[in-house]
Amino acid sequence: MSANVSKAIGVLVMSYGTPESLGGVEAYYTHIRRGHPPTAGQLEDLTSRYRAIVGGVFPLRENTNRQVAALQRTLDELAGEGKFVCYQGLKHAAPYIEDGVAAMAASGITEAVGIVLTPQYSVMSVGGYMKRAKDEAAKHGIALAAIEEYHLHPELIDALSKRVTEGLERLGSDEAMVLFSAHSLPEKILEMNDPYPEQLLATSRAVAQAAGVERWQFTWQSAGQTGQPWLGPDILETIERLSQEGVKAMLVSPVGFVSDHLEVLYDIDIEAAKFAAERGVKLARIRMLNDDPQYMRAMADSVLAAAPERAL
Ligand SMILES: CC1=C(CCC(=O)O)c2cc3nc(cc4[nH]c(cc5[nH]c(cc1n2)c(C)c5CCC(=O)O)c(CCC(=O)O)c4C)C(CCC(=O)O)=C3C
Ligand SMILES: [Fe+2]
Repeated sequence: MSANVSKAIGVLVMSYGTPESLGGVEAYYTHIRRGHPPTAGQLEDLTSRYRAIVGGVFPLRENTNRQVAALQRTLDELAGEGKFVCYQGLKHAAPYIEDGVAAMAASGITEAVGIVLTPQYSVMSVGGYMKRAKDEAAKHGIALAAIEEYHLHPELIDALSKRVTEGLERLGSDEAMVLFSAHSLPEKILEMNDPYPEQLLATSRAVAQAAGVERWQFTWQSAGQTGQPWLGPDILETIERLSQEGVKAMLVSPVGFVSDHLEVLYDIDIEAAKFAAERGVKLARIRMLNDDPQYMRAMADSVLAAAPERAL
């Protein structure tokens, strides 16, 4: 690698990861389950959900690649070319978080910033990504600054609020209920005073206010089946209850996710949409951020704020 790169600040952009192919679902699922292979039934269930959303490339892989490339361009524009170099690091697929850090080290990078492609902090989500990144960085003598959250960044809120406004126009109902949603987590995070639920509510409140929305609720989605209780109410329960109260139109606004992927394209667009249709409810979803320029500016700005002085 060139000497230029070694003077640059590394940006480790972390995301959940997705399989490479349908044949790779088992290895991916085994990694999520910390090395325990899924049963045949669990594997078939997950594979069939991916089959329903995948047309060739797995959408999350494409979207993460685009986001990393777009963040690189945005940092080049804001800070000048060559100041920051982005690397990808995934939680459950290659290139793993450790691979991204090792690639930085191989380029001679000694200072880095870590950011995750989700705006709110939980010890079980962002905390887990950052622990792995920091452990690996320490092995290579890289100083890594962690961006723990950016859930109230004005560019993020503005980008989401425009999507809510556009989604409501598409629904064409004056009485629509906006359902902000995010991935559920095991209830035990509450005992740890985890900021995740509060940060999700804060994002939702800010977006509702910016979009001038009064009718909104927050609900969880995509809970796992682990035997232990997960945070609720689940989105299907929420749709059921609201439909009984006479709500006929709902706009799902997933604010804990930033990409089109399984939890959006299957859990909302297929599962929740069918559930709503069966109850005579018109359901729409906001467009996801993906590589939206305002989202990129929110992240680039967070990177600049966390970067060492010499970068600025
Ligand atoms: C908080 C959170 C986020 C948001 C923050 C972030 O983005 O990090 C998130 C995102 C995602 N979760 C994803 C996929 C999966 N998550 C699973 C399982 C789990 N998720 C959990 C939490 C989260 N997950 C947890 C606590 C589990 C239980 C197992 C464990 O303790 O780890 C399972 C197993 C089967 C199932 O339960 O369905 C799958 C397939 C994909 C990729 C989709 C694609 O490939 O398109 C994405 C973006
Ligand atoms: Fe997940």
